[in-house]
Amino acid sequence: MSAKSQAALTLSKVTKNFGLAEIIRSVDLDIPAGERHAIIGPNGAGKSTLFNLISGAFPPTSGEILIDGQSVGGTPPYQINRRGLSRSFQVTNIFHNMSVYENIRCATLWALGHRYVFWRSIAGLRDVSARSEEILELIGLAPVRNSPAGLLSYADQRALEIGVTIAGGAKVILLDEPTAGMSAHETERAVNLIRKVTEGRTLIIVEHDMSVVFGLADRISVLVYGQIIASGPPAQIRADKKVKEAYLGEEAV
Ligand SMILES: Nc1ncnc2c1ncn2[C@@H]1O[C@H](COP(=O)(O)OP(=O)(O)OP(=O)(O)O)[C@@H](O)[C@H]1O
Repeated sequence: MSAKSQAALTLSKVTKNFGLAEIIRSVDLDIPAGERHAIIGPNGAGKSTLFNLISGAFPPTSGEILIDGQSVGGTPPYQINRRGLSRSFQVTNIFHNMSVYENIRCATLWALGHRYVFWRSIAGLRDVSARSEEILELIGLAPVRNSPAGLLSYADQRALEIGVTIAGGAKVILLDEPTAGMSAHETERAVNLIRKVTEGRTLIIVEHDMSVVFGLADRISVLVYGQIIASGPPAQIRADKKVKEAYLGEEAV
């Protein structure tokens, strides 16, 4: 590794306005490859907007977003996905009438599809099948592979969603509130799954559950009114006076 390894994701003076409202205000963020990074902040701070900017759903008003050192400003989401960034959504984004296996296979086909001309490539189809099986095992849904996704429990649907998100082998994974609406037991299972599937990748997670954030993240950034007021390892964020005042509250930390 070089002395200064390149960030997997860089935001440089990123701003987003909706009309006259400045929602994201000059955000700078450097996330090294392999880091698990959480973005926290009060309701309406701009976390989802930041995700939408990173994944290409909205173009920034100004500033620059780089994946692996290459600018992706104004690039549509599917091309950002091809550059190795994949995101999940707050609401599950799976095909309910398709089986668990078909959901994973579909995501894998999309991801690997650009490397092969499928109808001519046996090797391509073998790759897709092998990769789909691997993901199914990894997310622990092999026993329910033939069930329609719509019949799974909510927690299993979220696990499937994570499987779909990582199916393409993206190096940067964005997860938007992956444990929202889960019981304590389901949350623990989800955290273990996230830890496992993001091993060796870069994770950026937006999450309200502080046990998830502090248990999972190598570093945390705190967004308040569209600005990052603190960024650092969990212990540093826990001790940060500004963070306590602005967001977490004395008892929460
Ligand atoms: N497309 C849009 N047009 C106009 N305003 C928007 C749009 N999207 C978000 N906003 C505004 O931007 C602000 C930040 O919203 P955002 O959803 O990014 O916050 P958040 O931190 O994700 O909140 P939460 O924790 O409640 O999900 C809010 O005031 C919201 O009303």
